[in-house]
Amino acid sequence: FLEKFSHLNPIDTRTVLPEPINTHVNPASSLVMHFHHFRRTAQQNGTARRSDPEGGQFSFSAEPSLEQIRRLQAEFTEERDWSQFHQPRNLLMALVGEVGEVAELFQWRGEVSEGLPGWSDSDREKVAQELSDVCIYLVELAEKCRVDLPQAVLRKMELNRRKYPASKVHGSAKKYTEYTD
Ligand SMILES: Nc1ccn([C@H]2C[C@H](O)[C@@H](COP(=O)(O)OP(=O)(O)OP(=O)(O)O)O2)c(=O)n1
Repeated sequence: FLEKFSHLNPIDTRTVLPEPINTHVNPASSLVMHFHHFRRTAQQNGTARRSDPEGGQFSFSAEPSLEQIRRLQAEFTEERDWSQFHQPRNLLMALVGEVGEVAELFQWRGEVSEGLPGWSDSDREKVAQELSDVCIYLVELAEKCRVDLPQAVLRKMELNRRKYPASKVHGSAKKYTEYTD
């Protein structure tokens, strides 16, 4: 994926896509092109994984990146003149609502193991859809809060590593405030 765009300046995230998606409405939408490209790639990558959904091996597709998701959603909202509704607080409400929808899929099931063994394809697809809604709103909320989410995640993980040194907390789920030394 990176090689494909190696002629572009790797520091400028706006150049990740071959044609930048503009914030204004674009009738011959490059979004559609990228959307189908992403979907195709996801389907190809997904086939191998879906053959054993409960198996141990799993990884995400490399694309779309969070920046690409941000742009796809920006174009989706621009095309519908919905930006007027997508202020930070509204996005937060929408995000929390979608988290609730994920919770609804798990409620009354008792403990669920990794890989969701025994779940139907239709229920698995519902989980994928609701988690996607969460992701879409989270990315847009981060954008509206001017949080560069991928970099913020790296910074936060470094903080987490320092707060919970592996040597100290190995095998324990205690909160950092519970350690006495
Ligand atoms: N004002 C809106 C409405 C929808 N969406 C997008 C982002 C979410 O990915 C998805 C949410 O759509 P719905 O509110 O229809 O919620 P669901 O898809 O979860 O439908 P339902 O609530 O029927 O399960 O659509 C958006 O960006 N802005």
